[in-house]
Amino acid sequence: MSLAIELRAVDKSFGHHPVLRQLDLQVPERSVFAFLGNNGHGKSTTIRLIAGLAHADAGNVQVLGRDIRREREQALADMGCLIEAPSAYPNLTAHEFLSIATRLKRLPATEIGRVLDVVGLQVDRRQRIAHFSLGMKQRLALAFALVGKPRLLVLDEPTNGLDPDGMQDIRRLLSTLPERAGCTIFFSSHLLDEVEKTATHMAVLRSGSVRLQASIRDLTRALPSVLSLDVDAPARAAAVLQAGGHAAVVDGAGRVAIADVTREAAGQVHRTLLDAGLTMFESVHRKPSLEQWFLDTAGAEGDAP
Ligand SMILES: Nc1ncnc2c1ncn2[C@@H]1O[C@H](COP(=O)(O)OP(=O)(O)OP(=O)(O)O)[C@@H](O)[C@H]1O
Repeated sequence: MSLAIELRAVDKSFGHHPVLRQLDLQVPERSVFAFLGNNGHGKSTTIRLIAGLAHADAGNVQVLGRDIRREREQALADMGCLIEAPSAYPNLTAHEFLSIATRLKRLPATEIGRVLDVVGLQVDRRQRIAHFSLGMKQRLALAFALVGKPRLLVLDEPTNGLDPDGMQDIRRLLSTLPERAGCTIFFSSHLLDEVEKTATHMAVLRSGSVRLQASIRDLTRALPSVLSLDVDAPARAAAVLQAGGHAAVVDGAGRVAIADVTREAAGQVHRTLLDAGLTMFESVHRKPSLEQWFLDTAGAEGDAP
């Protein structure tokens, strides 16, 4: 697996205040990688190190196979960044604004049309930015970062300040960018729910270190499933199942819940209940959302995203 970003044992302090400690991060190429953490835990600092805007005190930061300290110019040539809140000149049209980027990068004007297409702003290209919604401004900022076909896009909280529609819009766009624009997306967020809907991979940052790093698919697969049963006599049903060796409990909703049940075991549970003469109204085999799982486990430590 080739990596778009790799951080190894990175330390960063401000004065006597350590912010990042032995931070390790591996971002696969062509992933939509969410960097998750509560405010103040070091997301922006990490992003600034990746963009070469600050340097680590110790450890190694590689971006697109290059040491960001020694080969910053070359790494940045293949990277688009959206780090501060986007500021576009309100009196310009989208097309005029993007022409700043194409001129700076000495690219033909056809590049403007390409990035407008990618972010879905083609029909609004002659509108003044002052008339854009926040979501449209954010899409325009993404278009600006996409000029020149970067292999990596680094975004600090790209949905911050957007309304739910704007958020959904940007999430949808981000999740399709690896395919449509051929790049890796690395974005920070403090919303686990957002990550589940958008990303292919995630890392959880807590107190300056990465606490968990995985593909969303692996994480979702590994989530413990629960069989939830609606029966006429929950307490008796739980007792019958416990006698049969199942870890059944009556949950807060008056349903019988059994953790970590395979498909085969679920069949056995149903038979046991019917054989005991109980009536079953509903049986649901479900996994918690990533957010729920995090709140139930890591979140119990008090600082879940
Ligand atoms: N230039 C700086 N000088 C001093 N302290 C800083 C500097 N930049 C960040 N910090 C401190 O480092 C810690 C981490 O900040 P950082 O901005 O990386 O967090 P974050 O996870 O991005 O949170 P937020 O979303 O609130 O910005 C904070 O305590 C912050 O005050």
